[in-house]
Order: sequence, then C-alpha cells, then structure tokens
Amino acid sequence: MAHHMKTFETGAALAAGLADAVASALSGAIANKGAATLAVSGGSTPKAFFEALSTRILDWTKVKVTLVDERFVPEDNPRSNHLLVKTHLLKNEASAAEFVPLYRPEATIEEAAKTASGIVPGMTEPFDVAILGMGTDGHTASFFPGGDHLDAALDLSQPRRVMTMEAPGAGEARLTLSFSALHDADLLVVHIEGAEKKAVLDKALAGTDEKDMPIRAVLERARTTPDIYWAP
Ligand SMILES: O=C1O[C@H](COP(=O)(O)O)[C@@H](O)[C@H](O)[C@H]1O
Repeated sequence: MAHHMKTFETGAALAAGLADAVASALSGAIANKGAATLAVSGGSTPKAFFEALSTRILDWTKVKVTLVDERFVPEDNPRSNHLLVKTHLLKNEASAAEFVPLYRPEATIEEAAKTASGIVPGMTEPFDVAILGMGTDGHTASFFPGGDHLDAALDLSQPRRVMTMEAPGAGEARLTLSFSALHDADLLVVHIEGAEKKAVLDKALAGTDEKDMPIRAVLERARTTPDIYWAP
C-alpha cells in the first residue's frame, strides 16, 4: 500500500512539523488560486497540532476550515468536534479563518447532512489539505466498522457530500464527509500517535478488508498518496 511514513521523536515535534507542512500547503494554495480549504479531524489526537497551526503566519482570511466528521450534537456539547476546533485551532493567527461546521440545527440528521453538503467547502473540488485521524478500531472520518452507510461512504463513484453514519462503536449519530470528498486532497495526511495506533496501522497495512478496517480505503485507494504522521 502506498504511503509516506513521517516519524517524529515526540508529539510536540510532530505537531510542529505537521503545522509547518499544512501552513506551507495552505500558503501555496492561496498563492496559486487566492484561497485555500482545510478539512480537519476531531478526537483527542489533534490538539497539539491545532495549537501549533493556530500560530502559523499566513493569510488566514483566505482559508475555509471544516471538519472531516462530526457528532450530531450542537457546538456547546463537550463531544462536539466544532468545540474542539474552536478551542484549539480558531485562535491566534488562525482566528481570521472562516469555519464552516458540518452540524446544522435541523430536525433530523439527514436534513443536516443535506444542508451541510450545499455549504461546506470541498464539495465541488478537492480540498487543499485534509487531515484524517484513526481510531483503534480502524475507523477514519466516521467510516466505522459496521456503519449503516459504510459501503456508500467508501464508494468513490458517489458524489462528494456530507453523509450520515450510525455504528455500534460511534456513540452519537455522525455526519461525515464521503471518501470521494477526501481521497484526492492535494495534501492528504493520516495523523496518529502512540504505540497502540501504530500497531493498528500495521494491522491495517497487512490486510485488505475495508469493512473490518475502513482506514484501508485511504491506504489502498486514495488518489493522493497519504502522508502518515506518527510519534510514539
Ligand atoms: O471519533 C473520532 O475519532 C477519530 C480518532 O480520534 P482519537 O481521539 O483517537 O484521536 C477522529 O479522527 C474522528 O475525527 C473522531 O470523530
């Protein structure tokens, strides 16, 4: 499976290195076409990276930020990925960025997904940067093993869109970008930390069943070769 492995000695070094790479990619996109798009993941892993990226100097007024996936909960819920991004990324230099949330206060999650599909960046052309995480169950974005819409979410013939996902391991119902909206980002990163996640990655790399470990779709079929950022 094609990928570029980028290993760092510490989480702090990884956060700085990834922030530099993302800032450079965003600046390049702004120089080339006047604007840039960034999709980021939630969870516990990205906090230090977000803090580092928030200090990088670039024209953040030209950057649209959205989420790779989100729980169907409002922004003030402690489990909201929007809250995480607001707390750790949308500050310092990056406070000038425009954030476009996946969550919409619609009556149903299906309506929220439809509304978000018409608003969030990355639905008409590839993201400049997409940062994926990975759970210890091998999920990425909200592509969970056993997810009710997993097949459609991983189907690259499907349009770029925001989808709904429910799965036994997901907790709340989820909103997620489709794989078709993520796989061709100009810079595609999988950010993982710790020995446990490295073992999960090694297991994913050793097999092919995407339903068992959906991260394999990224490792095997993404048009952009992913950079895997890892620190112990
Ligand atoms: O549920 C989620 O988990 C993954 C991984 O999170 P972590 O806490 O293990 O870093 C994350 O990539 C995803 O965005 C999030 O919704």
